[in-house]
Amino acid sequence: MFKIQTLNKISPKGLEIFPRDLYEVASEFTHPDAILVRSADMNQMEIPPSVLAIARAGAGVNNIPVERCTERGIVVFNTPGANANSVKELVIAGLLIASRKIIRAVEWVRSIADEGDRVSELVEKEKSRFTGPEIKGKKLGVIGLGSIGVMVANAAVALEMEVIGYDPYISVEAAWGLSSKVQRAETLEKLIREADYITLHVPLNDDTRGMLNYEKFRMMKRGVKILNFARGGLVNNRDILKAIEEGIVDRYVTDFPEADLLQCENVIPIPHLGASTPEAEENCAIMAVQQLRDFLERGNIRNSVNFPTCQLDISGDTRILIANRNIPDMVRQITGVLGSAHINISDMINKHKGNIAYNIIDVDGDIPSEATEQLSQIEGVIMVRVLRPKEFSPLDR
Ligand SMILES: NC(=O)C1=CN([C@@H]2O[C@H](COP(=O)(O)OP(=O)(O)OC[C@H]3O[C@@H](n4cnc5c(N)ncnc54)[C@H](O)[C@@H]3O)[C@@H](O)[C@H]2O)C=CC1
Ligand SMILES: O=C(O)C(=O)COP(=O)(O)O
Repeated sequence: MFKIQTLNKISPKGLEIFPRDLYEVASEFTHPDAILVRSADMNQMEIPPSVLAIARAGAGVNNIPVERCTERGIVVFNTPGANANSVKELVIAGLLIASRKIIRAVEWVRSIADEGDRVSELVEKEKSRFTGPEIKGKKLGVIGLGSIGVMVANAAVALEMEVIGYDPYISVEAAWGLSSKVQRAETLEKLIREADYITLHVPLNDDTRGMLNYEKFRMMKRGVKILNFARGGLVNNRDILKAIEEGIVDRYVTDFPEADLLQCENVIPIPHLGASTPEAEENCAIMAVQQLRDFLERGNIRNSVNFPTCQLDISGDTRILIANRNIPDMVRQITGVLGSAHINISDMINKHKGNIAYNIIDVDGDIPSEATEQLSQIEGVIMVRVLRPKEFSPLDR
């Protein structure tokens, strides 16, 4: 039985894909085989040695100690694009609430509940306090043109905004999906200087942490509105509060509120609702569970953030999975051990990503435990696992 530990609530639509005769799913396990997580912070967590994989039902993996996992041969998955539409829709709402004073206006209307018959009259008298501009014709700067950024950019084009995008690492697939009306910013500075609205859609990492700071705010148009549905750490809170005080930033809509932001009227805090739709929760859970099953039962890897994509149709009786450092002479040493043990390889694949390489080796017959032991002892080998895939039923059940 595989033991799957869940660190957050995961949609039952995903969990039900685990066959009951093969998997146990619970929030507490001493020796889980894999972990399913959403936003729970695992950075300080002691990850048990039994863990083979971690699946993030979502996009951002800054809550997972990815480097530490790689060193231990733990495969970390995410679910690219599975919650992108949900975030896109909230970003569009964010554009509108940053522009029209909807939230303040609603709060004010509630505050006159005791005025009885005068409510209608007061509404007409006071509504001019809450006017705000249309977004049509304004310029939106999209930083990061991945799954979410592309959808946001295209939706803004459909709303007749002018859109400028910045992403020096844009994928070919994302570029194909982007409206030809989106202008390309060669530099972040160009986007920042021109935009009336700026929306962030990049991952939080050492390169992007604090990417919007006072130096950048100083370059922006006065009255710019900033939307952050990516991660709090991308914006320097102290600097944006200063930029608001100086009238540079008019509104900051953030899905990642922190205490220091909450006293400021121009900050619109949302409790991390970007991916909180039933559709996104289901899509992410289903994708995460399918990827975990394919890895645990077959050793195949899809959508890992730290391991290469590596898939092989089953051709032998036994499947050996090996993760090793991406250094010379590994394949010779691995096949050497199998050759010496008179084990016939029926098929194999070797792929790498950065410093890590991953091998799927299908062999005829069994593999003696001494050979497995010898494989583990090759210098540079991080993980060895042996599977008998034909014992598992088809993955689509
Ligand atoms: N508010 C919420 O609930 C959610 C927030 N997110 C956040 O949004 C982020 C983006 O999500 P996706 O679009 O699905 O990810 P993605 O991986 O499809 O796109 C990220 C894009 O950022 C680009 N990028 C990376 N570094 C950059 C840099 N320095 N400057 C400009 N572009 C850069 C990449 O090339 C890529 O195209 C996630 O990493 C996560 O932090 C994602 C889903 C839900
Ligand atoms: O997918 C992401 O990166 C998100 O931020 C969504 O987080 P959540 O799964 O809603 O806790």
